[in-house]
Amino acid sequence: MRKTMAIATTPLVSLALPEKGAARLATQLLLAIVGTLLLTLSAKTRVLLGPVDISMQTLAVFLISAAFGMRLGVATLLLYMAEGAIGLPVFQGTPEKGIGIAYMLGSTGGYLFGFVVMAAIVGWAADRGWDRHPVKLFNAILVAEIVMMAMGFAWLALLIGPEKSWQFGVAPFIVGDLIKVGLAASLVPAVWSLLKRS
Ligand SMILES: O=C(O)CCCC[C@@H]1SC[C@@H]2NC(=O)N[C@@H]21
Repeated sequence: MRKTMAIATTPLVSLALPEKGAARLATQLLLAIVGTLLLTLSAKTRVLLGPVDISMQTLAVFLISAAFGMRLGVATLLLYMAEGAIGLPVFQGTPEKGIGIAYMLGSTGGYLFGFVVMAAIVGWAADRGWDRHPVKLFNAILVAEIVMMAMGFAWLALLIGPEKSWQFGVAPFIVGDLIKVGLAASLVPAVWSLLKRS
């Protein structure tokens, strides 16, 4: 019965969560920690370009927030930001380009804060069942990506000007990030389809 209700109204993670109490909280904490490890791994899976590199972080944020929903998705991203703020080398260019708050206010700061907003938008959509439908999920992730890129662009533009910000902070990522949007929008509904069949 619980499994049926979860499939009808809640994100993927609810299938693995105890219904209430300390066990639920402990499982959520564990998932958030695992989420930050995945985000770190995705940040280090990168192609060096310049002030901003290609990495798998956007795909990781899409998948985590679509699977976790808004509350746990945003909590995971905030934990990731807190880990970075205290100096752990969890971001793309840490520790070689700096650490902690100083790094977070550097060239990639806008994207980092954008990830939190992105998780809120994708998680919100997953909480409404959009994660079962590739087109609906694609639209939600695309909006989230555009908002995050706008934040990344705006912050970088303050540091190096709008032209260079577009040249180094947006243009090189358009195709790759669109592929990641499509990948996440296909993968999560595919998992739901498999679960419904089993
Ligand atoms: O310092 C960080 O850890 C954040 C890096 C942000 C990289 C941005 S996210 C959007 C765009 N797509 C990529 O693959 N890289 C940039």
